[in-house]
Amino acid sequence: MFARRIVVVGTGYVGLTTGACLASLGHRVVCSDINAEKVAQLSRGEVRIHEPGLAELVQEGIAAGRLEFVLGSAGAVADAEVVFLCVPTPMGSGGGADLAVVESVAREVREVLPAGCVLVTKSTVPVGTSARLRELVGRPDVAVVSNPEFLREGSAVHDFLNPDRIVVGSDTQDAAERVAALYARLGAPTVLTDAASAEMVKYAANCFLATKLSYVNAIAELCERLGADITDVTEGMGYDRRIGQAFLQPGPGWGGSCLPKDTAALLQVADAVSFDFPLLQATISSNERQRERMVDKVVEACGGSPVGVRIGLLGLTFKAGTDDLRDSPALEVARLLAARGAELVAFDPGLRGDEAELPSGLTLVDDPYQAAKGAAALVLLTEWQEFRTLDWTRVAQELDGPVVVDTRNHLDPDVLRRAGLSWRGVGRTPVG
Ligand SMILES: NC(=O)c1ccc[n+]([C@@H]2O[C@H](COP(=O)([O-])OP(=O)(O)OC[C@H]3O[C@@H](n4cnc5c(N)ncnc54)[C@H](O)[C@@H]3O)[C@@H](O)[C@H]2O)c1
Ligand SMILES: O=c1ccn([C@@H]2O[C@H](COP(=O)(O)OP(=O)(O)O[C@H]3O[C@H](CO)[C@@H](O)[C@H](O)[C@H]3O)[C@@H](O)[C@H]2O)c(=O)[nH]1
Repeated sequence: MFARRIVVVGTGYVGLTTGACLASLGHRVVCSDINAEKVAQLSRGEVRIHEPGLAELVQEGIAAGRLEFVLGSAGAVADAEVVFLCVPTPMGSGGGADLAVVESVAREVREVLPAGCVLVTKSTVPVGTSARLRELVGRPDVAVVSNPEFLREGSAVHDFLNPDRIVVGSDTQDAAERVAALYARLGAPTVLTDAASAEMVKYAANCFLATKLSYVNAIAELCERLGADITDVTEGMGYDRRIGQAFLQPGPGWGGSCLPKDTAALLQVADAVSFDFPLLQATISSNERQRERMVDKVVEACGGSPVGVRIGLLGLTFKAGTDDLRDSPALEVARLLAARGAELVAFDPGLRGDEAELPSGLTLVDDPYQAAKGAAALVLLTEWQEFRTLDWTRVAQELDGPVVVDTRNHLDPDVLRRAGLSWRGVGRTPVG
């Protein structure tokens, strides 16, 4: 496999990981972005997102002369063999994927793409987008390929370099094979298909994961009502290889930059072809209910009313191991509590304190004990490993009430009980 001249458009979680990892596989990569400050930082090897191993790969790529960062895409693509679009496709009004950025980049580069170049959508885009881009680009000498990305935030580099599979779809077989060849060294199973099917794989996978989680959260609620223990139930389910242990952890609802927008987008796509999809609709509405259910648990722990009550929060990001607050269930629970009049004090080890998205009525503090100080209840919302090993006797001394609501079943109830605290989890019998 010869090194390819690759351009990656967009240097977010997906684009930067893609660029740095492809450079580490030996390709020559130029990453472009419209954010001048980001381009300047990345050119100096400074990575501002929390992704293990990413800064090192970026610095190695720059030092080896295989990775560079530029402002704007038109200049970058002039001698590209493959151009990856890794730009945002956020939820638009009405729930569908907003393709404005994808299309604007396609317009920006269409006249300068060299003949024989392949334009690849790595952004998550609805079925039909490749066909639409082919028309928009209007160049018979430029192929369009769908190559959805499946990495998770917090383990982006690991996931990219150790993928469960590579999916490449195009109505131009030769172009699909050229894109698949870029990943040859990874030795992953590769699904070569048409563009529509590749686009569909991404939504089908994310919506399946979301449905699995909504199902588990519903079973957890049922366990609570029937006196069963969700931890034992999911362990018993997960040994069945057809089910598997992954994605069986109940929580405050699923969130993040992908599952919420992708479930909404598939629902909209289904609607557009008059396909009634009550299963996916229920997956989404159960998730909204799950967040409200967590709020009810917290309110109960505070004695029935949160008005003017100080509540400590542990974790705000949408899961542990990331600094991303996009569509975070923790943040939504915080917003709902603030709207009901609670005074919130939160600690999250992944946040720097300059985040714009924090709800009003919430104060971010520098350590977990400050979050507990004077609070009527403490609520764990994100499963950061370090929360397990807090000095729970000290936490109990700081708190003004005895209850810890653990929305992730992350803590050891016996440790809390020994510290004189009461533990309230999800789908499990309360302790203390
Ligand atoms: N975050 C994930 O875990 C993940 C995983 C798989 C797929 N995806 C999909 O990948 C796509 C990108 O997601 P992300 O999380 O990396 O987004 P992001 O918001 O982290 O990054 C997007 C980047 O694109 C840049 N950008 C915006 N407009 C641009 C333009 N016109 N030209 C050049 N650059 C531009 C932004 O400045 C930003 O750096 C989305 O479609 C998302 O659904 C995300
Ligand atoms: O057992 C579990 C697993 C996850 N979650 C929650 O589910 C959400 C999503 O988690 P995860 O899938 O790990 O996060 P992402 O990094 O958003 O990754 C998802 O979305 C990406 C963007 O499309 C895809 O590439 C990944 O394959 C897909 O897992 C988070 O709120 C998690 O806390 C649970 O509550 N219980």
